[in-house]
Amino acid sequence: MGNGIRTGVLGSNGKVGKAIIEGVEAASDAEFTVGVDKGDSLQDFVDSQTSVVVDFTHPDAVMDNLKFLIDNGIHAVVGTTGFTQERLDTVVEWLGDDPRSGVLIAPNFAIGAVLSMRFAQQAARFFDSVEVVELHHPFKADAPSGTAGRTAQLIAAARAEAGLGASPDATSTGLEGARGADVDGVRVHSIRLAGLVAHQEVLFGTQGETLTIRHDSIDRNSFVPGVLLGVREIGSRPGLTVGLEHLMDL
Ligand SMILES: NC(=O)C1=CN([C@@H]2O[C@H](COP(=O)(O)OP(=O)(O)OC[C@H]3O[C@@H](n4cnc5c(N)ncnc54)[C@H](OP(=O)(O)O)[C@@H]3O)[C@@H](O)[C@H]2O)C=CC1
Ligand SMILES: O=C(O)C1=N[C@H](C(=O)O)C[C@H](O)C1
Repeated sequence: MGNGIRTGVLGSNGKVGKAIIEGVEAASDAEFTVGVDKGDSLQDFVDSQTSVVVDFTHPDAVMDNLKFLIDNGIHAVVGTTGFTQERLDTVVEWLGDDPRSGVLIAPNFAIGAVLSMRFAQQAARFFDSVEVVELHHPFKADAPSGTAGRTAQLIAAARAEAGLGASPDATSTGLEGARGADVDGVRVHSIRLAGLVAHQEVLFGTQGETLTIRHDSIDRNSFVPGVLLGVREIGSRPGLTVGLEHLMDL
């Protein structure tokens, strides 16, 4: 057994899971133990003395995975989407008052995406209007993306704190869906297009000017540095951490 952080991957045959395995194998301070995909046994993580498991599976699967990892005192770095407040509360309940595991759940592990969310949060109070457009590959399980949902929540909270009302919008008729989804009062539009990976634009507008904050993941290896940061840090952060920004001193 080597000296690196013993790291396993859930969703190991998936698009992101494969990139994470490559990243862990290339890291000098981490050691890949085992990959588990649909139909495989989670017990493999216990048998291989895995310390941290990275989960990129599916919103329908991730809660059962987390329950197993927490019950077995294994740390978790989770990129899988679908985390409502109710789900986060359940994870906190499972962790208990004296948690043995650290769990990091982040809607986006790309460093630029985390920064763009923070920039959008900072800009929000200066603009009358805001809309979020997220653009992804057509095999994505969910819409809107976890990143877009979180971005909209952060913007909505910043606008409320600044005393801003709703973005101006005189639309009264039209096809259902034409104005996108409403996330805490912020319109979010989801594009699914062959050839894309993961992209997001936040569009702000006010008198005589607009501001667009855009992030592009052009390769799934963009998620690797953030995941490795999580793998390195999560062992010293028992309990639940939501968002990579907490590990980036933002
Ligand atoms: N936070 C972030 O930075 C990012 C998050 N994501 C999120 O990660 C998730 C996965 O994305 P992606 O890799 O593109 O998806 P994929 O469908 O390519 O990969 C998911 C893999 O997980 C497998 N799987 C499904 N259920 C289980 C289970 N119970 N146990 C083990 N493995 C399982 C799937 O198997 P099968 O195909 O047979 O169902 C598949 O091999 C999504 O929720 C996505 O939104 C993606 C990119 C970045
Ligand atoms: O499914 C994806 O691909 C991605 N999912 C995450 C999300 O829903 O925000 C992160 C990134 O956008 C890629």
